Amino acid sequence: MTATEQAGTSAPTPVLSLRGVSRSFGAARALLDIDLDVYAHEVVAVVGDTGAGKSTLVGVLSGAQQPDEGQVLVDGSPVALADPASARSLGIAAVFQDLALCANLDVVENLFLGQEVVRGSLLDEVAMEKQAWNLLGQLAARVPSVRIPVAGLSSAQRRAVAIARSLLGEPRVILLDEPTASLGLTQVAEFLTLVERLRARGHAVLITSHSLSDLQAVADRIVVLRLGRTNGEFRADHVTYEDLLAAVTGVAR
Ligand SMILES: Nc1ncnc2c1ncn2[C@@H]1O[C@H](COP(=O)(O)OP(=O)(O)OP(=O)(O)O)[C@@H](O)[C@H]1O
Repeated sequence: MTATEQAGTSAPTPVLSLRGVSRSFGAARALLDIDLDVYAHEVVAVVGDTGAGKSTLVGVLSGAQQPDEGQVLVDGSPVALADPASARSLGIAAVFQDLALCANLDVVENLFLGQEVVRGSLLDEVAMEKQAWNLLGQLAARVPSVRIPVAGLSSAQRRAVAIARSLLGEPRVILLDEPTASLGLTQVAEFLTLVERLRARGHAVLITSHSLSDLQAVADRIVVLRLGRTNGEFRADHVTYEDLLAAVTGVAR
């Protein structure tokens, strides 16, 4: 039971929050006084131009980077994300642009690398294959076989494998950094279906993107970063492309 439920109120507690987070690199202010909330069953898109602070934000939320000021909260309580392992242990998984897959290994080997299922002293290949198909099926991801090297898969299929791998630890929050950057139009559509599946599974999903239009179809909320600051927060079904563009570029409408 969360603290909020114990207090007898019905307002949900965000799974993941930032309060007053700042992070600089020398004179470059990558993030400045950022507040952010992400709830279960919600997709939040963080959009912004080059250098807006999106990667730094994912770095802080995933434990890869530490804020200079401010707090990260999980279920409303401050946490220290000293490294990615601490973030993962708190239920925060991140999938970065490079996907970190081994091209020569097959789908099952990539999914279970370092977390193989064993039976006695042997790998339980049948159980791993079954779980691989199950996870990919839950994401509506179509791959010809789970026994082909990931080098033979499309960009969208490889991304689905990387996301499926992140689900093995049953994370509550999934961070996707620029997931649509290398995808064609059809593949973006497949990816959006996958994100809908993540939301339906109850995950809190945060996606960063340069593209204003890709994520509007699937996001519940859109947060705009500009020069390290929050420059607008919108309900995706209420905002126009022009309003988003104005917030991204800082040009008044
Ligand atoms: N390791 C670093 N060293 C120095 N400056 C950095 C570093 N990482 C980020 N920055 C600076 O912080 C600011 C925010 O960068 P960040 O990469 O977070 O933005 P972004 O929105 O992800 O941009 P892009 O879309 O180009 O990846 C930029 O001014 C960038 O130059």
